[in-house]
Amino acid sequence: MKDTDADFIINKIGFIGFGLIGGSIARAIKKSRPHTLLYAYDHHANPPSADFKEALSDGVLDYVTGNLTEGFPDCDIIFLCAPVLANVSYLENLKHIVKPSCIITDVGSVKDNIHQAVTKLEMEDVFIGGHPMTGSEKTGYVNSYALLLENAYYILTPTSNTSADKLKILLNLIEEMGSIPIILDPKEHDEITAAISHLPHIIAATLVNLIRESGDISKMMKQLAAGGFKDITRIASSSPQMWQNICLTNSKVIKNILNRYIKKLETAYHALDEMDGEYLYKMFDTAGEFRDSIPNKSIGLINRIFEIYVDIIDETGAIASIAALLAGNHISIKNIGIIHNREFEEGVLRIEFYDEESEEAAKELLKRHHYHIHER
Ligand SMILES: NC(=O)C1=CN([C@@H]2O[C@H](COP(=O)(O)OP(=O)(O)OC[C@H]3O[C@@H](n4cnc5c(N)ncnc54)[C@H](O)[C@@H]3O)[C@@H](O)[C@H]2O)C=CC1
Ligand SMILES: O=C(O)C(=O)Cc1ccc(O)cc1
Repeated sequence: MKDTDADFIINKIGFIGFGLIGGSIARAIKKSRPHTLLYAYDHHANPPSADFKEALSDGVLDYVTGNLTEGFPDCDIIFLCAPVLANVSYLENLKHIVKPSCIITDVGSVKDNIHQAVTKLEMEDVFIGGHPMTGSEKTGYVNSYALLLENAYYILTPTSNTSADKLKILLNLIEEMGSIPIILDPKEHDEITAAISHLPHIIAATLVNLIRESGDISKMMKQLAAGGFKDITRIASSSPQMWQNICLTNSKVIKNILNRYIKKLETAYHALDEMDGEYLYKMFDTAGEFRDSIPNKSIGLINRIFEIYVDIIDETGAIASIAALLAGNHISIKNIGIIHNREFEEGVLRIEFYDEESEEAAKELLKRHHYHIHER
């Protein structure tokens, strides 16, 4: 534990909303501050959900309550980790409960909406907006893990009344989790995330629905859609409630960027109509060049997947040998399975890891053991 003011002050932290992100933050905090008490509010307290029972037995949470007046009044920090509209709905209640020194922060993917509510409720001195730029299409405490926050950018959006002390406490805590804090204005945040996260989620969902609704041929399309199509539409498997809430709260900004995107599609349509080979070539060429210049190493808003593809011989125990080799070298596997598609005619083993370090270590190790890795 680092010797900072923040260590001294933070005795108790509360969570409202305890799924993938709340659970991952709690796990990271419990790791670096085992003595800080972690409380969570269960909005379905009767009967308590399995996730909360598991978090208590894991030792990640110390207390779960169905009543915000229990434990939350003396929380030093409260994380709002529910879908964005639900987060906003708790502010008014919390205003009458929390102590003045409390920091209420959220993890929501939209920032202007909650800041507007905070201003209306005159809660600018207790609230600091937050958004960890990491996550996945998975939901729930069961999929949470402390490393999710590691090396991820974590945006903070202080208000005009945020004190330097409160900001420092939250910055320290975020750094302790292994994240990299960045301070942004809420509107600026929403512009950026609309383009690089909200629009891509809409594109992925509509593209998948296009295939789903393609009549008789959609069955065959589905069968052949492994590989590239599945890669670029992974995020279509994200939580529908979470994305509905994001779209409803950032609709104006998303509409602007969606409009620009529709124009791009129309131009592509026109180029096809006109058989404009020069335009089509340039479209793919400029996009490829720009995409290749996006850094590979850092974690972005849409998560990089740390995966490798390894040729294996089709015999019993082939997967087990690789799994044992990795485990024996302390490399944790997130997911493992055989892929059959046109790209890999013979069938290939796909192994997914939690971080880049494990991916690189696994590549080295398997190459040393004469496995063939597909460079992609
Ligand atoms: N999933 C992701 O990759 C990321 C999500 N976020 C933001 O984090 C927040 C949480 O998302 P996840 O943890 O991914 O979702 P999740 O679905 O895993 O967890 C959300 C939790 O909130 C609870 N919840 C729903 N309505 C509630 C209510 N009215 N009161 C209290 N709890 C309620 C659910 O039971 C669930 O346990 C969202 O605001 C989202 O925009 C931010 C960064 C990444
Ligand atoms: O699955 C992915 O890669 C994501 O896009 C995760 C994600 C979802 C919402 C956010 O606000 C930030 C990150």
